[in-house]
Amino acid sequence: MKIINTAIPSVKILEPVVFHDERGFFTEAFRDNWFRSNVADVTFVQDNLVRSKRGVLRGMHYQMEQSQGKLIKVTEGEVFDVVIDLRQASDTYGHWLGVTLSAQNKRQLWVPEGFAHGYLALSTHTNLDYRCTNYYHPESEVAIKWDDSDLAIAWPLETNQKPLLSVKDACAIPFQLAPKFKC
Ligand SMILES: Cc1cn([C@H]2C[C@H](O)[C@@H](COP(=O)(O)OP(=O)(O)O[C@H]3O[C@@H](C)C(=O)[C@@H](O)[C@H]3O)O2)c(=O)[nH]c1=O
Repeated sequence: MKIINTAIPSVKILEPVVFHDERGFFTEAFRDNWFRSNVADVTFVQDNLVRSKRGVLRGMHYQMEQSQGKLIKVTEGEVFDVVIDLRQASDTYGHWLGVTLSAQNKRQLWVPEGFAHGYLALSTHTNLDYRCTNYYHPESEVAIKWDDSDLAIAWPLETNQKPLLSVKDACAIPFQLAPKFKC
């Protein structure tokens, strides 16, 4: 597995080695001991599988309690995956980062605790799966507006394209009003 650094030092792109033969391909998508030694010494406790249509935008989400580190990958289609650094003590506080994850490039994105996360589905059928370091805690969940003007996330939308949002995301709050993490 290759580690690619990003503009936010604790956020990493992982690129697995893929073995192709006449049957198809084989790849080790996750190895606990390698991940703990090379990326982050965490334990994953929940795996989520999500199907989205083209134009679905989920985000920007986080939990104030039971903050979740997330390891994200796409097994069908393509997404533009975005994180926002909400750690007030961080040099990159308030910065966002976008990465294309696809079934083709097999890239995974490691997002530690203290970030908001969201993505735009770019394919007709998109399957994304991610493992989390903490359990779902809807009571402390926060959604920041995907199109917050202070953040100005450059979503790869067509001119006049409106993303398909959940009710929760359509009512999300501005970045300025969102609770942040102290460290
Ligand atoms: C996130 C989650 C949802 N659910 C349920 C609640 C609801 O009925 C249904 C759909 O939930 P949501 O609308 O919150 O799903 P979604 O908008 O996909 O929420 C997710 O968005 C991405 C961007 C993230 O980073 C995740 O942490 C999570 O917030 O699934 C669970 O049972 N467990 C979970 O861990």
